[in-house]
This record gives sequence, structure tokens and C-alpha cells, in this order.
Amino acid sequence: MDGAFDRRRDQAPVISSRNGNGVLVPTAMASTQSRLSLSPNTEHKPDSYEDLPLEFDPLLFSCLERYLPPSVLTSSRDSKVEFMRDILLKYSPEGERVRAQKHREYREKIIAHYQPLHKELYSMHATDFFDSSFLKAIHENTEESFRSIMSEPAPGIFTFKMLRPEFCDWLLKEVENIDKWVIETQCKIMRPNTMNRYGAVLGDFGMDTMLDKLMEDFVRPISKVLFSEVGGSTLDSHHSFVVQYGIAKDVELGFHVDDSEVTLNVCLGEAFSGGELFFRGVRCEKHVNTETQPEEILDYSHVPQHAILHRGRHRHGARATTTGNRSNLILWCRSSVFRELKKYQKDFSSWCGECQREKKERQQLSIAATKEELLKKDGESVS
Ligand SMILES: O=C(O)CCC(=O)C(=O)O
Ligand SMILES: [Fe+2]
Repeated sequence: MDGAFDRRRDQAPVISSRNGNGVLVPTAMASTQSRLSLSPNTEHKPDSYEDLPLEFDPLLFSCLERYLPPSVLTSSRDSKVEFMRDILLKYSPEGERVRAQKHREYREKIIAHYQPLHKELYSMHATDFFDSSFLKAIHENTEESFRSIMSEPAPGIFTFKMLRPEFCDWLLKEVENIDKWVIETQCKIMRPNTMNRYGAVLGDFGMDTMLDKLMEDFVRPISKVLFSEVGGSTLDSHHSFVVQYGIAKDVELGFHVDDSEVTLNVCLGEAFSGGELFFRGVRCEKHVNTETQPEEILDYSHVPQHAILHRGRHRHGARATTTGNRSNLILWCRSSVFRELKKYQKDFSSWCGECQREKKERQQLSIAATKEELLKKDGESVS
């Protein structure tokens, strides 16, 4: 059954049309005057912008700073802010500002009325949340320490034990409490994305402080090492949610790519069968519908408390949860710097499987042509 199922999916992947949540999604090319450098100046120590009244996250300015062209990089902090604001504003037209304002009001309304069940979930308590092996690896903060707790069943897909069962239980109960509150108040809430109708966007319920920490202090250090070519070290925003599957809910999830650079997906439980993730290789936008190579096929069965970490552009879907209920915590982590830089690039062979294949093919053709040329020359000199 797998082969037929997989091939059908591979021929007709569905690109996720999910939109970001409060993320600066580029809508226009930046003008040449305010162009960023393609590669960061890693020696440069960025300024802090925390004390300025800015319309964008001060951290975004600090992250962008390393990409300033050399002439601007050495200018005053005010000039740098002006330059970066100019770029950022291009991506925040009036409509986007109104949408962001509406979303802020929506969140404020929920947070003013929703009573959290487990208050401990709303700030970071690492020792209560994470498995000790995961904490140790994060504390050591080396590629070796991360790899020592991980399996890599296919290139670029990492799995590891991450959460304590108590945390999973609290979060499951919190989502249950959210569901109850939604029914009681008849409040219309936004669901995680266009493909998942069950679950909740955790930031909308006030969990962003904890989730920001989760991304910054736990996902980003790992991504910096394992996913540096897709902006792993500059992850600066996230869309985080719990998805729920079961007979009475959504059962499966179609083939898609995430609106993220790096996705963390952790199984919270409970008892279930089915629900395997199927992966079919990493693709850039241009190649999202191209064929899967046999070595790109991977099926993964979720294990409660265990995480799977992958590039957002790694094509995947979830098979039917056939019995019981499955809930997963998902963080779509994004890098505004990476998204900005991507606009100026055409070759993504450092991470897109198809760009890589095409590049190899070009190299092989050129080697063959050179060989032929040499043989011809050899033949000529012999005769
Ligand atoms: O069901 C899962 O575990 C995967 C969900 C997923 O891929 C997504 O929400 O982007
Ligand atoms: Fe996904």
C-alpha cells in the first residue's frame, strides 16, 4: 500500500498556502539603494536597539545589522536604523499593518478573558519541561552534544527525546481547557493553519513569552549548527500551535511544505495508532513539485515526548491517525534575514535536493565534454 500511496503523493504535492502570523513576509523587492549584503559580516558586533521606540522588533534590527553593506555598517546607529527601517517598511504596507493591528486586538481580547489552567506553562521552566539528556546537550552547546542525543534517519531529519511527560500532560490539559472555554464562550478562534481545524495557536492564548524562549534558547542553538544554510542561526519569529488528530477530529494531513525555515514537531501523546509522518525530500519553491528520489523517502512514527526537527521546505505529510487521539506541539520557526536574502538568489543547491541534482548533472556534463575534448586532441596529436 505504501508504494502506491507514496507515488501518488509524490506526483502531486500540495504547496501549503498557509500564511504567516505576524511575520514580515517580503512583498516587494528592496530598491538597489537599500540593498543588504548577501553574506553576513560575522566579525561585526551588532548594536542594541532595545531602547528605541521602533515599529519592528529591536532584535530584528540587531539581526539585520550584520548584513548591512560595508559603508552603512560603519555609520552611526541612527543612520543604520534609518537604512534598515527603509527596507523593513517596504514589507509592511498599509494592509499588512491593519491586519497586524486586528490580530493584536484579537489576542488582547482572548488574553483578557481566558483563564490559564497551568500557569507554569506561560514562562520557561526548563528543568520542569525538558528531559535531562536534552538539557545536557543544550548546556554543552556543541554539534557533538546535539548529535549524541539524536538520530538522523534521513539527511536533515533529526529525532530525539525532548519533553518530560509532565509537560506533555500539562499542555494537553491546557489545550483541553482552551477547547472548553471556546465552547462555553462561543468565541471564534483562529485554528493553527488552513489545513488543521483542531488545536490552538498558543501565542494567541498568552504563551509567547515561553515559546520565544523555547525558540531562542533551545531551537536556535541546534538550528545554528544543523540548519545554518536556511537561516538556522537567525531564527527570529515563530508560529506555534498544537494540532490534534482523531476519528472525531482531523484524521490526516496532506502533502505540504511548512511556512518556516525550521520546524520543531513534538508528540505530546496520548495513546494512538497511525499518524506517521512521510517525508519526500527538501525543495525550493521552483522545484516543489519535482519527483522524489528513492533515498529521500522516509516514514517516521511519532513517539510521545520525542521531537522531530526538519527544514520547513522538507516536503511531508501525516498519515491517518487510525485509533485514539494524537496531539503534537509544532513550532514553525522563521528567519526574516534568510527570507530577505533568498529574494536575491537562484541557486539553492546547499539545501534543495533538485537544485543539487541539477548542479551535479551540469558538472557531469561538463566533465564529459572536457574528456571528449581531451580525447579528440590526443587523437589529433597521435595522427
Ligand atoms: O501531524 C503532524 O505531526 C505534522 C503536522 C505538520 O506537518 C504541520 O502542522 O505543519
Ligand atoms: Fe508541516
